[in-house]
Amino acid sequence: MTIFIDRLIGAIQEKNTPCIVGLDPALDRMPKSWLKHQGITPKSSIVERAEAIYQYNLMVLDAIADLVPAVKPQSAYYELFGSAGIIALEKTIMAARDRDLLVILDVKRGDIASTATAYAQSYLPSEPKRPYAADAITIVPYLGTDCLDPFFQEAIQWGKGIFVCVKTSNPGASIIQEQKINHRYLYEIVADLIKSAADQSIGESGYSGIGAVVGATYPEAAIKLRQQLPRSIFLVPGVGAQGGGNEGIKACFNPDGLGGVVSSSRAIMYPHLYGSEDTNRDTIRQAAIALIAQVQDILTT
Ligand SMILES: O=c1ccn([C@@H]2O[C@H](COP(=O)(O)O)[C@@H](O)[C@H]2O)c(=O)[nH]1
Repeated sequence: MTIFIDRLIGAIQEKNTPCIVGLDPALDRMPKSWLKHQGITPKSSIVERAEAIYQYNLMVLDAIADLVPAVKPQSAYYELFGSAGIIALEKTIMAARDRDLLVILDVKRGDIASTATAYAQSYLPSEPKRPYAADAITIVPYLGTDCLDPFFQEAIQWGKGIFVCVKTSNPGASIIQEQKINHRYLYEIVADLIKSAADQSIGESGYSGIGAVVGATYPEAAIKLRQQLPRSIFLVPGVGAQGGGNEGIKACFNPDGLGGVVSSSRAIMYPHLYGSEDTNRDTIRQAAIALIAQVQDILTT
């Protein structure tokens, strides 16, 4: 069995980019013309809306599948539609897999040990073909070590990945994550909790799938965390719509040009909201190509 981190690093090298595309399908961001074409009106049922978000994802997947190593569906956009949304998420995960894309499911789970194990088994099951099965998930760390360990154990046992929210991209994160305890930031203390599991699960690629979410919006934090967790893979959100800059992206990577995956959702999925005249398969592809070129430039200069 090739474990998640080695498949991810392999796919990054094969596609020659660490950029990934977030799948955050929101009907109110989709072009009106596209919704009309799908027959979506204010009277459409939940099932019809959920099917529309899946169809939109297919357009995005077809535009970007040969360009990037992975996609990151954000669970909230699917949960919004109840069971129909979960079916849309399952179908999206299967469609991504059919296109040889790795799937990082952004669900930000966290709970006491027994429940954490159940969450891990739900999203990272041993059977690779289960519809809801992702290759990696995001988790929140604030229930402490007995919350983190079951996720780590399940992920290591089945060759999956975990991204712990260490320094998130949002502006309000600082009020918690930059609290100082004994002269250290809370995010550094959270990173300590990851290190041992990361060090024990380094794959043939030299990296560990026990990783961290580190926003591109906080370059100074990223520099510290890169040093603290040199072998962990970082999931780097905050580019594109959130305005994270080149410095923040670069800081998440090692000198070997590896160590992170840079994720962008809205700026890729909805180019008409970010300066493009239209949103369609071609403009989505162009948006992904522009991000790939930007990141390539950052990592090679
Ligand atoms: O620190 C974090 C962790 C997760 N996210 C998620 O990533 C995407 C970002 O969307 P953009 O459109 O690229 O801004 C979204 O699903 C967030 O929930 C994050 O932004 N920051």
